[in-house]
Formats: sequence, C-alpha cells, structure tokens
Amino acid sequence: MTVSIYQLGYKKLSRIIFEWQAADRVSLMALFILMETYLHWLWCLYVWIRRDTLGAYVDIEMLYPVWLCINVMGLFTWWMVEYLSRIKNDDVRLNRWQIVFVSVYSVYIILIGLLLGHSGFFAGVSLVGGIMLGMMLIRRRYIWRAFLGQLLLILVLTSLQQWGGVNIPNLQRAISGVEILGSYNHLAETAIVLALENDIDRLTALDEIRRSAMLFWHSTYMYLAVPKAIFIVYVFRTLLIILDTSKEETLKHANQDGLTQLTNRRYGLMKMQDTFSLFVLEDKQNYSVILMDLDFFKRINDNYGHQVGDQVLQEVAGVLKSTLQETCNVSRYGGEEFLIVLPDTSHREVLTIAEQLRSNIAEHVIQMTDDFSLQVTASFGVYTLTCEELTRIKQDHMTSESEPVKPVLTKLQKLKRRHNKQTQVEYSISEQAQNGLPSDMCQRLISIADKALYEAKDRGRNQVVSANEMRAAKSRSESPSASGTESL
Ligand SMILES: Nc1nc2c(ncn2[C@@H]2O[C@H](COP(=O)(O)OP(=O)(O)OP(=O)(O)O)[C@@H](O)[C@H]2O)c(=O)[nH]1
Repeated sequence: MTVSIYQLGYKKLSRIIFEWQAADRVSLMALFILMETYLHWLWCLYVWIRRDTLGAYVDIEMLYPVWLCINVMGLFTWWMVEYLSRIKNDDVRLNRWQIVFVSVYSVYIILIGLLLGHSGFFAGVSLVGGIMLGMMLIRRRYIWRAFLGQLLLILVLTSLQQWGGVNIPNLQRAISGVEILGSYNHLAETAIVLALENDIDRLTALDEIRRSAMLFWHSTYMYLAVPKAIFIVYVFRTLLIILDTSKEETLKHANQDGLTQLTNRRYGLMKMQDTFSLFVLEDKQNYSVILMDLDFFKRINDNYGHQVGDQVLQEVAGVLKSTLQETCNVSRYGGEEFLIVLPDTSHREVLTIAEQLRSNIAEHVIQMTDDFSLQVTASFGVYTLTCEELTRIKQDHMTSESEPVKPVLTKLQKLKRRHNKQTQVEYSISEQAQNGLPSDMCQRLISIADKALYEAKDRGRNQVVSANEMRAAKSRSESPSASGTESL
C-alpha cells in the first residue's frame, strides 16, 4: 500500500508514528515534500500566467530553469513515495535512500530559498520546521547531519555573496532605489509605461510598482511558508497529544492489575503510604485496613481450571468496586488476596463495610455458562489504628530506638508460599521514617490485619475478624488489670 494524504488525520498519524515501519514513515515524509514541491510548482504556474504584469519584478527568464528544477524534484519525491513503500523490509536500501532523499531535499530547499530572494521567514520555517518533521519520520542521525549540512551550505553561500564577490542569481528583480529610473531596467520600464498610460509622474509610478512588487514577494513568502508552518504545528500538536495519551496508558498499565482492573499491589502500597502520611499530618481519628482472601480458591482452580479461577477473581473485584466508595483504595494484594485501605474510617464503620463485602461476595452468583454457576466466600481481617494508639506508638518510638522491622511476608502468605512454593513477592513499601513513627508503619498495619485474616480462616472462613478485638482480648488475658492493647 502506498502512503496517502488521508493518513494525516490524528488517529492515523498516531499509528504512523508509533506502529509504521521506517519505510512507511520516510514515504510519508516524501509525500509531505511532494505537497510542498507542488505548492512551488503552482507558484511558478501563477507567475508564468501573469508574466506580463509580474515580469516587472520577477525574472521570467530565470523562472523556466527554476520551474524545471521543481518538476524534477516533484518527480523524484513522487517516485520516492512509491518506492519506499515497496522496500519495507530492506534495511540497507532503505538507509541508502534515506540519505539520498535527505541530501537532495536539503540542497533543493536551500536553492529554492536563495532563488526566491533570501526570505528569513521562509528560510526559518523551512529549515527548522523541515528538520523537526524529519526528526519524527526519518532516522534522527541523518536528519541531524542534514541540519548541520544545511547550516553550512547557507553559511558558505552567504559568505560567497558577501565577501567572495559571487553574485548568486535570484528571481527577484530590484524593487528599491530611485536611481534605477536612470538606467534600463524592467522595473523602470514598467514605471515609464505606467506613467505614460496614466499621465502621472514617473517617480510616483515607480513608487506604486515598488509597493506592488513588495506586496507580491511578501505574499509569495507567506504562501510558501505558512502552509508548511501550519502543517508542522499540527503534527507537533498531534505528537504531544499522543505522548500525553501514551503517558496515561503507561501509568495505567504500571499501576493496574491486568486481570481484575483494580490497582496492583505496588500502587496500592504506594497509595497507602500517601494516605497514611496524610492521616499522620492531619491528625485524623482513625485509619482502617481490610485484608481479604478468597476461601478455598485453589479448589476452584483445581476443579474447574484456571480460566474459571480468573473469572471468579474478576467478578469478586467487580463486587468490591461496586460495594466500596471511590475514595477507598482497593488493590489486588496477591493472587486471591485484596487490600482495602479506608483512611478516616472508624473501627465500627470498617467492620460494617467488611461485613457488607463478605455478604455481597457470598451472595453473588457467578454465572459461567447458561447451566453452570458458582458462588465463593471470603475471609476478612480488619484493623483500625486510632489516633490514641498512634500517639502511643510515637512516644514509644521516640523513647526507644526500636529495632527496624524487616519487610516480612505476612503470616498467611508465609504459610501459603510454603505450601504452594510460590515465588516471593518483593515488598516495595517505602521505608522513609515519618513524623517520629517507625518507617514501616504501613507494613505493620497490614501484618496486624493479616493476623486477623488468619484467625478468620482458622475459625472456619467466610467471616470478618477484628484485629483490634483480638489484641484487646490478648492484652486482657496477659494482664487482666490492663485496659490497653499490645504494642504495634
Ligand atoms: N486462576 C487464578 N488462580 C490464581 C491466581 N493467582 C493465584 N492463584 C491461585 O490461587 C490459589 C491460592 O490457593 P491457596 O493460597 O492455597 O488458598 P485457598 O485455596 O484459597 O485456601 P484458603 O486461603 O486457605 O482458604 C493457588 O492455587 C494459586 O495458583 C490468578 O491470577 N488466577
């Protein structure tokens, strides 16, 4: 398939930049240059049609070789568009032709700039714009060299004109200076004819022609540079939109669990760290954590296969999302284990939420096929860190430099990994100390909730166990007079 102009729409352009093969991209660049060459060709045609009038300030004799050169360039780029699309997988030929193409275009555009009378605007747009476009579509190394080459060529030609006494011809006839009236010159001749025809002073006639000439040349530069500038800005805008979109996509993939579409463990822990820092800073009352694990999930895999297991995980994730508010941070913590963080939620509230989740999951019928459905249950470990407890931990931590707790696997995970020989998941929780608290506070909270989850499994599954109650009961049994809880 040959590259076509219709591929320049936003969606298609994004595909081109990311997915197309190198040959197609160079072919697209060739197509763009073909369009530019066509604009040059149309300009020549316009001048030729109006040669009687424009002949006063355009050198018509020179127009023909310039036009011929534009035709040759047009045919060459047209052939390039076709040819490059055909040599998709031939790297050697593609590289060779990229070099030829870039070199030919560099020389062409500089010559056109010089022949049209050194417009800074046109040269700027052509040089910088063309190079930037090339950077996106052609091998960057070649474009960078072409850029340096173009600069050098401009420098050499300008020096030759300035100091070497070389007069590089251009299409522009002189459009300033009153003295030209004294000598034979197209501009002067036209001024004389105009003066005679309209019975006006020759100088006034010359002034008028000079003004029209300037208008013509300025319009020429605008005509040649503005479409190119608009196109380049459009391509860059598209590129930036694509970059924004791909950044979002990348972040989404990095933070999301592919199967359940919940946030993944790494992102869940990172968010937990953030919300916990806020909890500490803002002196909120409670910080709650739920750790949830599906019951006998291995049996589902063993009995019905992994695909059914995957669907169960997706459905359960759906129940979690629909039951919990958007402000909750729910992530897939492990295989069939989920972490739910509820900042600023009291223990009574979090127990109600966990109970609601438990019953919603247990009641949810997972319809696999028309005649096959199943239901699963889950166990929950819940822990709430109160602000009194937080203050106490701070004090304990200030007075005694406690041994840093290693990022250990939770009790339940340890047990499961021993049984299932799973590879150890790396704990990536941030270790930074915060406000006089141990640096691994989030891990400690999860590990306490995990003990409660383990207890829930032990008590027969499909239930919610409060770590706060377990800890209070333990403290009471160890010291019947004490009313507090054990330390974190
Ligand atoms: N289908 C599927 N299975 C998974 C996935 N991740 C982990 N598992 C499986 O989940 C099972 C977890 O089993 P166990 O850890 O023994 O737990 P369980 O069978 O739920 O038993 P209890 O937790 O004690 O109730 C293992 O068989 C894993 O292979 C997954 O993404 N998809």
